[in-house]
Parts: sequence; structure tokens; C-alpha cells
Amino acid sequence: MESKDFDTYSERKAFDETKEGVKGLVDAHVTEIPRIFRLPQDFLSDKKPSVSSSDPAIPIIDFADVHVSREHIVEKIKDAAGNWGFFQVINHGVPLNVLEEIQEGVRRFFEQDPEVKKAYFTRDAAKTFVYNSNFDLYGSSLCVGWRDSFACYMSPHPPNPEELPVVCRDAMIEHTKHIKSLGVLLFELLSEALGLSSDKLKSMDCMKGFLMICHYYPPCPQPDLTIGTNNHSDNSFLTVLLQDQVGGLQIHHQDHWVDVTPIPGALVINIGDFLQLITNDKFISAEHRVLSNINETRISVASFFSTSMLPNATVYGPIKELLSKENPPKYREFTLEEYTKGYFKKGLDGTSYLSNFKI
Ligand SMILES: O=C(O)CCC(=O)C(=O)O
Ligand SMILES: [Fe+2]
Repeated sequence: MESKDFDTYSERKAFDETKEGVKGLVDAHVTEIPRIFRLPQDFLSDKKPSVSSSDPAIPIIDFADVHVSREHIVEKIKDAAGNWGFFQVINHGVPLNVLEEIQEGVRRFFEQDPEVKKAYFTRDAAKTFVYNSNFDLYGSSLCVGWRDSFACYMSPHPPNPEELPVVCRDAMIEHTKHIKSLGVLLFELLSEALGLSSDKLKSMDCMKGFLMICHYYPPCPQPDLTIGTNNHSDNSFLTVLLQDQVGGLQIHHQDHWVDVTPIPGALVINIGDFLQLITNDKFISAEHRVLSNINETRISVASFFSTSMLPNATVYGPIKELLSKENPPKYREFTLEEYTKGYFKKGLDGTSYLSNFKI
């Protein structure tokens, strides 16, 4: 091991062992970020979106009339999932107070007494409730992200409520209930957008796993030198993301970084790697990242439809009905577990893990 690598490792380990995450550094009033958080020089030279205001923005789809003009909405979803991999939904039916309550619950968790919070700190992914900073801290990411997170599988085996911190317990359970029912509608519309029967994706168990990851991005004294979340695409079929009004999420679209501008009450939906793979690239899993900022704490709640690391023997591959002589399979078969193990080992290093499954 080179001495540079060794330094990096021991600095990451020392940070990990504080169990206080990035929030701990901010509470200690650091004015310079530790070097493990530093991106290679000039990495963020493209930080500001290079699209002008007249360029198309990420599609916004209104679900208010989904029961009367379904075909119209299916068309919009088809365009968004195929060309962007991202869209925002308004009038989605999840009550505003449910969205506010989970954001407050996440804030309460991260801003509570550090000694109480530390009891939940773990690197053992088998634990029900996992709080730490950067799941890929020891992976090959370009730098450690300026954020803390907690994660919990809410399906297929819902946690015993007592295992969830009391400050966010009810909010997590309520949020899951509503996002799962929105998920049913989304998977139906996505199936229809593929020209398949409404229940196709659901019948393939795309909704079996539900992994909730809540992120806390404290303000950063040197936001131009680091990043909140490194470039990546998601290890899921579909992700439903609730972001607050701070901003910082960007997607890579046609060689540009485009802001996912916060809209009050909206949910951000993105296609994950598994859906790109089983649709044989009809839908795309877009690369995205989160920038840091100097002034404000940012909170987001990502709900991944995926069993991720959980044992799951189901074999997936491109959906047969979508294939033809002209459109042969582009990917080999895989299990979600196999995919996730490799994805986690690689970490968020800005490369796509999908290419490993190309035929
Ligand atoms: O915090 C965000 O807005 C995005 C987080 C994200 O991309 C993820 O958890 O996969
Ligand atoms: Fe993501």
C-alpha cells in the first residue's frame, strides 16, 4: 500500500470513529475541510449548469388528472423516462404534512444529542437502522461526501417500530405507506409507457423491496472543494426523492449538468439501473450528484424500490416482450443481490456499474 493511500485510509478511519459524521465537524466549527473531503482539483469547474434558461428543464408531470387523462400522462412519462431518466411529479396525492413530518423527523434525528445519535452508528448493513456517513467511506470514491445518512429497509420485512429512533419513527412509517401507494401508480404508468400490461412491473416484484435513505447535508465552509453526493446512478428499479427547498441536486443530461430545481410539495422520480437493464435501455438511469453549499443544511429522503443487499434469488434480464430481432438483449441476466454487492464495493466513483452487465 502506498503511503498516500495509507494516510487516506487512516484519516477516513479516524473520521469514522468519531461517529459524529460531518455534522460533528460543523459543530466543531472547522473552517477548512479535512483533505479526505477534497475533490481532485478543477473537478467542479462545470459546477454551474451550462444550460440557459430557454433550454428544456427536467419534465414536471401533474398527476391531478391521472384518472381522466391517463394516456396523456403515460406519454409524458414515456418521454421523461426515456430521454431524461428523471421527472418531478406534482399533485401526486401524498399529503404535504406527511412530507413535512419526515423532513422534520430527519432533522430531529441528526440534530439530537450526539451521544444519543451515536448509539445508532454502525457499518453493519445487517442492522435494522443504519446511521453513518458515506456508505462507501472505504471504497474508491473520489472524495468523502459532505453528508451524513441513515438507512432502513421498510419492505419486504417491515422493522419492529421499537427499533426505529423515536424522533423519526412515526414519520418513517407514515412516509413509507404513502410512497408505496404512489409507487403502485408509478409502476403501472411505467408499464403502460412500455406498451405492457399495467401490472407487468409489479408482477416482476419491482416493488418487493423498499429501502429508505435519509440524507443530512450540513453547510460546508469550502463548498467549491468538495461535494455532497458524488456522481452516481441508482441501485434500484425506481427512486422517489423528497428534497427540501435548498437545491444542489443535478443530473447529467446530454453532456451538461442540469439543476433539479426544488418545487414545493413535488417529488422527484428517477429511473434506477435495474429498470434501465430490464427495459433494454428504453428507460435510462441518469447520473446525478448533489453539490454542497456554504449557508444551509439540506435534507433529502430517498426511497429506493429495491431489495438491494437482501437475499433475493430472482433472476432478472431484459423483458422478453420488449425484445425482437432488431432489438436483441443488450444485457445479461443478473440478481439484485449480485448487482448490489458489486455496486457497493465500487462505491460512488462516478462510473456506471451497468456496463459490467453489457453483453
Ligand atoms: O440527496 C439527494 O437529493 C439525492 C440523493 C441520492 O442521489 C441518492 O441517495 O441516491
Ligand atoms: Fe441517487
